[in-house]
Amino acid sequence: MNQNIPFSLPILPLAEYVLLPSIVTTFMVYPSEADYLTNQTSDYVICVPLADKKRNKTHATDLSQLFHYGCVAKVIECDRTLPDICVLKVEGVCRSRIRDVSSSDGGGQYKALLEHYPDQVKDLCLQDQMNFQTVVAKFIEKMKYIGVSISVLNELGLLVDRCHISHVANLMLCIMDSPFCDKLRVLEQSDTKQRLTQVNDAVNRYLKMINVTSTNNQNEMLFDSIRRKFYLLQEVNSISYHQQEEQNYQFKSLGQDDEEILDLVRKLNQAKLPEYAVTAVKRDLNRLRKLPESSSDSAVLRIYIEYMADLPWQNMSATELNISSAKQQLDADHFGIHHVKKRILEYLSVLKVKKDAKPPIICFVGPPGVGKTTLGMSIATALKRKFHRMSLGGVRDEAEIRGHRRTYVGALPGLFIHGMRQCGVQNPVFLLDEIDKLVQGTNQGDPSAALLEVLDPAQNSTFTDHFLNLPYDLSQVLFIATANSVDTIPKPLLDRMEVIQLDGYTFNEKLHITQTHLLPKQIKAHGLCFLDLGIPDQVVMHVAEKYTRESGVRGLERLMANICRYKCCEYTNLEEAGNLERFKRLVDVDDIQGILGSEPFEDDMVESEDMPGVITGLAYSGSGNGGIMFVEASKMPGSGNLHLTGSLGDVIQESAKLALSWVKSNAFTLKLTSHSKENLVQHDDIHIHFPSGAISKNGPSAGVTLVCAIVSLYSGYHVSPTTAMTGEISLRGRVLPVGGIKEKVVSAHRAGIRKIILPFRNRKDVEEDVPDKVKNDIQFVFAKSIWDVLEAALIMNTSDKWSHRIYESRL
Ligand SMILES: Nc1ncnc2c1ncn2[C@@H]1O[C@H](COP(=O)(O)OP(=O)(O)OP(=O)(O)O)[C@@H](O)[C@H]1O
Repeated sequence: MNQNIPFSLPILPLAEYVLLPSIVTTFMVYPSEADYLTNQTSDYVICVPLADKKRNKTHATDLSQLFHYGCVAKVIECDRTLPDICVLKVEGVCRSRIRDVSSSDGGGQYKALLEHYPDQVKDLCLQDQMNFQTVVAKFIEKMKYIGVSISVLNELGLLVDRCHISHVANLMLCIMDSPFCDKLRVLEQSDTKQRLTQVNDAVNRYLKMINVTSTNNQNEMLFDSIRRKFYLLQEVNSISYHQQEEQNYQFKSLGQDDEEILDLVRKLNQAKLPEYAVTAVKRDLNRLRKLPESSSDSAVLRIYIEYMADLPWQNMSATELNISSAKQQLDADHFGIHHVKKRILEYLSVLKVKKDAKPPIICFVGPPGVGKTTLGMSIATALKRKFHRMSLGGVRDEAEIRGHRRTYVGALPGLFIHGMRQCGVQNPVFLLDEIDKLVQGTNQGDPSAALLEVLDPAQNSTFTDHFLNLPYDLSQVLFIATANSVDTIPKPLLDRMEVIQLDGYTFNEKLHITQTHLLPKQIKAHGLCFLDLGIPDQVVMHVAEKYTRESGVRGLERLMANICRYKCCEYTNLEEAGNLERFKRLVDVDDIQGILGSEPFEDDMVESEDMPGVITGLAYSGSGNGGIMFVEASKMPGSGNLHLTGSLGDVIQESAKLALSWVKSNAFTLKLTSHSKENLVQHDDIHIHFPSGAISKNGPSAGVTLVCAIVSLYSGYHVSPTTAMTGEISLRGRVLPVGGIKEKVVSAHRAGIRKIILPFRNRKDVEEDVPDKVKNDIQFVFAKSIWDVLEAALIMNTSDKWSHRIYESRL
């Protein structure tokens, strides 16, 4: 309501007419009256109906006839072109109660002391509003049916969506030409809900009246008058107040617009596009109006404008960040991984302290099933923001990121704009899943190059999708990426991200995760909460050890689901047979084979006997699995050739050549030859095999194992089967650090290894990552050179030890 409406206003008495707020209309008044009404300090007058409908045209108004409520009206125009009469154009503003009336000049002109009652919608519930809208829709349908102009009805439809609901109610009364007393009742009703009910009843009565009008002639006359009324209403601008409102809208509807375009215009106005987008969309909207509906261009334009209207340009999720509740959320969703949670909380704290901070994009890297995706979800929940996951695995076309230009048939925006539309807010959390699996080097552009713009905080406020062809602000989006390995993430992308490593879980961790998270989740998902089903720790451990070979817990979760399914089936069978007392609530280790079938994996176990040339190495697969790996070396008569078998990659083959070269060059020191110039393998061929030939192997970490195998083969010294080793070697005999230490050590421990030789520079990995229980059972040797490895590995008498060990110069 306009705050400046005075509380004392000149009275314009109305006979047989009730002006209601927001209605624009004209009155004929005498020039003297017009002078009085318009020569005031404000533009407002109070239009008060005369209760007995008769206004004495020649005499001053009888004060006792004034109704106790009136409508404040704003004088829009005063036309004095007609002789002896003035046309006053006014617009109803708000309902007011007349508290007192006083004569201002003693000449029949009066002023009223008022109490204003602006319309309120807040006391209306959604149901009331919907009921009213349904009645109006029914009314519009009926009007269409009797032939009222579609464009006028469309405007009425638009009003229902846009205007104050009580304004629409007033307009309905005016359109239906409701009885005088009905309008008076509405004018004095201060409760909006009651007022709506009154209008609802009036509309229903009116519709009924149209339905029962019996003879055709009567019908036609009535319908004609209704149509004329609508026409006049439009002519005298009774519906014009929505046009005033429209002036504030960015997009305007036109009379000839069909239902769909009106809908688009409405959505566009709600979207509150920025100025640069408004200009572009207006141009396209006008083109769309001119195109035939069936043309393909029209379809593309329509999709484009719909996208523009649906995209969030202003909407934001309200984010009230509370670090302690974020911590609770992370703890509730994930067991362990404390270092990851700590880093996430630091990240969130920065966001809380500096709202416009542009922290680096977090990238969770780790084997499958360790909770990378679910961590992203937890962050979104903690921030109370919308979450959108987009899988980048296999994305090979730049257009999937940046969209197609609109000239293409079937053009659509890219994943990011699509995601923004789905979220409907400007600040969602986007999880870029499997960012390491983007396909590069295709002939359809480079998707990773397109991602650079999105992930760069300096550029993403003006991200330009080809389909939109306009800059769109992605700077409020919180990006989180996940990957299984950093090796395949393009370097410039990696540079924009902060990598947080998630390792595989130990069996103990898996046990806790299963008992605290996975099992309750599966029991709930299978509706078995009422059964009090129990799966003891030893059963979970048995399943994890014998049925899974994974770093994460996804497979374990699936197996828990299998057990729940089995129990569900058992329960229903016994229930149907009436034997429920035989149902076992606790699952036993002995039941597992019956439920899950026979164990698919055999344990990696150490060899029972030791042989020269057979050494245990440690392996780590990119997916996060560790394990022990045997290296077998044998020699045969030949001419110094090296044969390698067991699905070996280039790097491991080079390691084998390096190992042989080192042994050959140090053969004399190693007491393998009697002269320093003698060729160790002059009359031999060496064959090195890595068992499990179907599994491909690669990487430099078998270097020390290969050297040990060749030395053991030629010297005849054994290496204990419970000793394992890993490490890269250099040609000078230095032992270089390798990756996957935690996984390798944990799996070696499981296989029964009790002594592990590791590169010296991997010492910190053991200290930080390996669980204490494992550390306590294993003897670690940290080697700087191959001599250290050989001394620790080969079982030999002290007297046989090499005296000419060459120490590397420190200079
Ligand atoms: N520490 C944990 N605590 C509780 N549940 C966990 C934990 N880690 C993983 N999970 C559960 O394991 C399942 C798999 O996790 P998720 O899908 O997040 O794996 P991921 O690391 O994203 O795998 P991928 O790389 O294959 O996408 C989820 O149900 C998740 O809740």
